[in-house]
Amino acid sequence: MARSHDDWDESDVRVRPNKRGSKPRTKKRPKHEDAVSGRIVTVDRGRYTAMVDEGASTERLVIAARARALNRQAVVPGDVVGLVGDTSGEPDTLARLVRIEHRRTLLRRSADDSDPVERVVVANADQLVIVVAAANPEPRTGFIDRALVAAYDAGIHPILCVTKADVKDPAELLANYAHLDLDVVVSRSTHDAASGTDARSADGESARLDSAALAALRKLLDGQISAVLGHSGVGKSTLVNALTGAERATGGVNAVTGRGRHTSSSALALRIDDAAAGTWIIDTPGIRSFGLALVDPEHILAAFDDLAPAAAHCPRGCGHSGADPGCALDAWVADGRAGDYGADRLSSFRRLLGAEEEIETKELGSH
Ligand SMILES: Nc1nc2c(ncn2[C@@H]2O[C@H](COP(=O)(O)OP(=O)(O)OP(=O)(O)O)[C@@H](O)[C@H]2O)c(=O)[nH]1
Ligand SMILES: [Zn+2]
Repeated sequence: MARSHDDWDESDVRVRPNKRGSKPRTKKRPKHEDAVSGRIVTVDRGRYTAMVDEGASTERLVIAARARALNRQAVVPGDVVGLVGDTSGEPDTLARLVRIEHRRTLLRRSADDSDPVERVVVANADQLVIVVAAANPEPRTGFIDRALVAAYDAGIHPILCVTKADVKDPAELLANYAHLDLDVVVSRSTHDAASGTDARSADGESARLDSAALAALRKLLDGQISAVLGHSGVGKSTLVNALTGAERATGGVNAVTGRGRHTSSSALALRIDDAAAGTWIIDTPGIRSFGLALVDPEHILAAFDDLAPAAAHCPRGCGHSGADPGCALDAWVADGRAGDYGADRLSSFRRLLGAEEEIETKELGSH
């Protein structure tokens, strides 16, 4: 479980309907029992766009304003919310967003110079797709490690997607991640007319992506809510557009929001063409780094199920780093209890633990 789940849920408690559907014991029924449930797809200037009745014939987008009772609580793409008032989704109607349902996971971005507040950016993601290019721009292991830490800490399954394998073989990069629990997809462009899929970047540049790689990624995304993260120029929008057919920033009308050019830097939830209901890609133009200040080593360790049991033998409050006296992980691995790759797994784990101190400039091949 992520450390942060409950931070945003206190005010939910009063208004959340009884989960099991049984009658409330007291007369104090939750407010807004009649609220309609929706999934937030985007947030723009105080207007919240939610999809209601996803997958049903009554599926519609409803635009809502936030009820005052929510105070300043952030509402972000991926959130499941309760809506009251006019939820018809007809033009020029405005519903009222009255509650945020419990969040299974939360991704936040760090504070930075232009914005001193750490902000929630995506709720309820099952997966985090970390997109890096094999080259041009050079991949940064520090960035990947930090993203992995953020994912493991939040209880979100990471997927490493390496693009531009046609430019450079990513084997050296991937060796760093061989002993971690993550899925890897390698994407490339191709000149082969038969095995490629045409896609455009946000700037309208064309690329022909290898269809087999796209299919592999698509398979991993099916039925899941996946946040997608990547630095500028790595080919993220080309990939997302190939999967969603979206014309996010090409001046066309967006397939999901029904509006023109999506100008806000808020995250945007998009659907994959013909995917099962419940499949969402949440693009995150706003995230460049994560807040790792409060990462709990136990959450990271939990992602290493072969190492995690050793913690029972650690001293109280052990930080599990190489510098923690009496950390039981070393002996656990030395005794072969974490399998043949135990030592590699332990060093990967400890590298991630140190990721928060790492400066994001370590480029592959330059160390
Ligand atoms: N060689 C090669 N080029 C690619 C590949 N994927 C994308 N590109 C190109 O890389 C450039 C950047 O791609 P974008 O999709 O705009 O990258 P982005 O990560 O969305 O970048 P921003 O839009 O700045 O956030 C474009 O010219 C693409 O056509 C690939 O697999 N191989
Ligand atoms: Zn320990």
